[in-house]
Amino acid sequence: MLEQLLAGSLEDARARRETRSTAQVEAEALARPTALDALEALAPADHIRVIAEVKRASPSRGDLADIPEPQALAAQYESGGASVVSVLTEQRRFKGSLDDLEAVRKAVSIPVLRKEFIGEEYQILEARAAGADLVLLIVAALPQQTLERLHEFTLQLGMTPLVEAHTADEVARAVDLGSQLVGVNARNLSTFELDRDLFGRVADQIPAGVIRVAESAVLDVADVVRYREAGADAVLVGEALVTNDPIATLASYLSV
Ligand SMILES: O=C(O)c1ccccc1NCC(=O)[C@H](O)[C@H](O)COP(=O)(O)O
Repeated sequence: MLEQLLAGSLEDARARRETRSTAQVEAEALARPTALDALEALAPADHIRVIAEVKRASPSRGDLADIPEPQALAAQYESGGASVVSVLTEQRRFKGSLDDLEAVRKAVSIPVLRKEFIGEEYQILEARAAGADLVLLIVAALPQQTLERLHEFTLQLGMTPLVEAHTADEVARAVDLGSQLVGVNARNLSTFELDRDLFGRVADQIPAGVIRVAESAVLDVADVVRYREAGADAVLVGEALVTNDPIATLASYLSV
């Protein structure tokens, strides 16, 4: 499944490149104001940080919410205290787009993450050109050399890579990379199975000073408490925020 998702995202990127060349997107990316400092926004605090996701649908859960105005939802996330907004731009299974990302960028002043299956530089340039401050790099989807190359490319653009792992070995690869922002996804992206205890088992592998993000499987405040007690600096939450009142839900998380 992860291979299929990456292949689909790359195919869509290649189709867009037919009408928007790399040089053109690069020029737009470089013309953008400097990216916002995501590491500062997610720095450890006396409450857990929240990366709030704009997520219409997913392969594991089908349709979640229509979200006709992603910018309005993102503005609610910001006023509710989220530290970063994540925008799923994958179009085939998540029903997202770069237009969503651009609309969100215009509506909020906190950092914005492009959540996509990224395998080449063009997609990172697109992210910056649309105003993203962070991109997701999934360890399981990339050979280490490619991961290193894309990590470096992201940093050169002044952006922050969120390096996502799902096993102890993948966490080790993220740490080897020198990543300052490591996400541990409870969801196996190939089988969709959720391993709620994974974060607690691998958190100690992430060195002090590196920001630890627990991703997926937050359905209520008890899940946030569990991640916090296991050492998470931040949680990345999609479904629970798009299917409930985002402001009240965020308030309950931020009390942890
Ligand atoms: O959400 C899925 O079904 C999914 C399937 C395959 C690859 C990625 C997938 N989701 C991306 C994410 O990592 C989540 O959107 C994110 O962590 C938020 O998860 P949740 O709070 O459980 O919606």
